[in-house]
Amino acid sequence: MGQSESSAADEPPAKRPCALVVVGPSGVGKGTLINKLMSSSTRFGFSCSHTTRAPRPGEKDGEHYHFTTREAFESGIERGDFLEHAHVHANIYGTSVQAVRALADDGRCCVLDIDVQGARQIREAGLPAVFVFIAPPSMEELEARLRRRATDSEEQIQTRLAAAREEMDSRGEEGLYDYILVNDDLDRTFAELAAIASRALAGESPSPGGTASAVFAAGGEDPAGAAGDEEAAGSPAAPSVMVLGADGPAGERLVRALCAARSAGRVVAVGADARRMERLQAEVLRSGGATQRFLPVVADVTKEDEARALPRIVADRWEGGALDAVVICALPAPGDALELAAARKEPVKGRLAAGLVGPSVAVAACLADAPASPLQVLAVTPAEPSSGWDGLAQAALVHFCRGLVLETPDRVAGGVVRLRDPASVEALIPYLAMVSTTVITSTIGFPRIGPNREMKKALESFWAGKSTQDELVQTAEQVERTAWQAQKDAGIALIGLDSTLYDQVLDFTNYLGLIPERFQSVEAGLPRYFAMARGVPGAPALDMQKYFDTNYHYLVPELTAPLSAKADWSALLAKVQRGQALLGAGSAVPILLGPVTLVALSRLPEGADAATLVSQLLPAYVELLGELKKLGVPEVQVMMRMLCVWGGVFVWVGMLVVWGNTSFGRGQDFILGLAVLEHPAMATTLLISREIPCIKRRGFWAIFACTAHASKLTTETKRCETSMIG
Ligand SMILES: Nc1ncnc2c1ncn2[C@@H]1O[C@H](COP(=O)(O)OP(=O)(O)OP(=O)(O)O)[C@@H](O)[C@H]1O
Ligand SMILES: Nc1nc2c(ncn2[C@@H]2O[C@H](COP(=O)(O)O)[C@@H](O)[C@H]2O)c(=O)[nH]1
Repeated sequence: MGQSESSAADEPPAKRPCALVVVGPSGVGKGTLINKLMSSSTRFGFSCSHTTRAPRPGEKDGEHYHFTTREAFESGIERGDFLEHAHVHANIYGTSVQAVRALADDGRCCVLDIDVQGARQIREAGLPAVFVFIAPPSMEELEARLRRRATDSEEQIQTRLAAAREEMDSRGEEGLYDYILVNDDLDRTFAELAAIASRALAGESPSPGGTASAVFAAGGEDPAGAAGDEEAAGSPAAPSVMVLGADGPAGERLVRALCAARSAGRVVAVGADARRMERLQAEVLRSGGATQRFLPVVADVTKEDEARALPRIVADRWEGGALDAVVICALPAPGDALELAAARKEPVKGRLAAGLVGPSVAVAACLADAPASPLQVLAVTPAEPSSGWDGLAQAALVHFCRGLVLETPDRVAGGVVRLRDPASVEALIPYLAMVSTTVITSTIGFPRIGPNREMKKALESFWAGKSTQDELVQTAEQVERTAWQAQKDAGIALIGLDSTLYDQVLDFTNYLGLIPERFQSVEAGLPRYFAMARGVPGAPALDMQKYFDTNYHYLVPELTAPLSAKADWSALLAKVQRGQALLGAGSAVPILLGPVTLVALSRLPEGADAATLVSQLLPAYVELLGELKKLGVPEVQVMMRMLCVWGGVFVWVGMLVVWGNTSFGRGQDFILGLAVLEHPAMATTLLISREIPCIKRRGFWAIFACTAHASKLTTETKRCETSMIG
């Protein structure tokens, strides 16, 4: 895609070349890339650094490094011989003024292979230079490269890996790097570096924007898993949108508005016109737009290979970052026609291709790249149908979009949006923010008895006095681990922490301290828990009742009015921590029995008001959510039985779950609840229905949960999740 390094390298430069500063963790491939660059043209000259480290086999003094002693190095620093120097991996490295000056005097582009600290110093020194950070595709691959290189001891490898994480973090440093490249494929990365180097050679001061396929501006996000600035990177659940035709009037506006909108996610802007794309990127940067979530790509999607490369370019920037929506703004607006005709030798073919062929290939590539993900495809066309070839392309685009949706209804949604003028494209922003096509696998439950009914056997043995409390707890935690691990191994992203010793309603009765008087003299902990479940002399067990319309029976809480509850969530929080330890904090999702459901399932005292009882439970739930937030849970599943608006704490959001032709109007067949606590970002809608055709067929129950984030509830529904439980 648009490589121009060879021509730039062969022609005499008009201006003095800038230096090229190459930074990146040890082992990422800087040296390998720089060697290739050196062999590509004699106009590049390597700045031979000084170092106190010992030469590796094959390294030559004065070629790879000036190998020197610590004393000599330190005297050189005192004399001011060094443009920059740094302590790296327990040695001193530095770039001498002399090395850079000699190459500059020679009219060559001076290439520096230095660490992050050195790069900062060179920036501060104001040396005209282009700064490129080379990132590995993953930290595992970085380690593998260091090992394969076989030049460092185990201790040195560990030192280099420890430093690598810090160096990776430097990618987010404002104003440090002009480009970030991911060196996954050596040839492609070299082509990208060469394209950048040709600019440095031509003395072009770094302007944001790329010329080649995966060249993108600084601010890259996390190919190796380092944490980025969350706000700048957009909420992970916010949809990723690719705008085709970002170099046209509507596309430009849409990209600018998406980058400015806090509700939007990642924005991939694709356009063929490099100048307009550079201008667009400069505008986004100037306006403080979230560069962490912005990826400009100069590509001509009418060229099949460039269109097909798009998903890979996105994946290079954001590992696993599937697109949620593609907006095609490629169709020329009336004002563009002249420009387009002037720019293309074959305007008719060109217009059709720009309007239709390119986007369709690009969309097909995005669909093929992420076969499991749905995609919203919106085509933006002028409101007034054009005449001639533009009109034809427009009509074809409409048919293309319709066809796409009809042919792949389970993958593609969307349609054609007719705009009166390019400015009105901004009206799409709230819609795009709501695109909830990122299906994240999640579970809300798992058989709790154990693969071989271990829990049943352990309980019976404990009750019969044949095993101890510790043995029972050990078995329960083993069953719990097996269930969670099975879900983890199945690749589930969000795993509901569904486990209990006996009954989850009884668990919440206990967490909340809703202990009926007749059990209060029983020893707290498991003795009291099982006394409530099975009864003890003088204190009959709680009643058992069907859990909604399942075959499961729960123990009915007995409430008093007013509630004399004193919550103790420590057992639940310990379970969450066990889940986090096994699954990772980002995957472990606590499941709560909501206060409304709990009251609805309980036996209430005569004449008690359920609403009052719920409001008395709320402080304990608010406290719990605060604790869960501190633990960093990604979300909370709350089992709610009904819609509720309560004391300003719960907010009704409005939610519809539709499955085929199944209506909700089945009385007791469904439970629909959606409630949101104001401060934690959480909402859950549950629909349980035996009427859903696929459930009937499989004999499963299904629960469809739609999760929203409280902070932006009015406009956004973040994610749709479909989970099945057996
Ligand atoms: N894209 C790539 N894929 C696989 N291996 C690569 C790739 N690029 C470089 N390598 C290999 O990785 C190893 C490390 O590369 P190199 O020595 O160039 O890293 P470096 O960044 O210069 O390290 P240092 O900073 O320690 O000098 C080498 O064995 C090289 O051949
Ligand atoms: N600040 C500087 N860092 C330098 C310089 N020369 C090399 N380096 C960096 O050191 C590490 C380790 O290099 P190695 O050759 O021992 O593997 C690597 O990140 C280099 O980029 C320099 O002059 N200044």
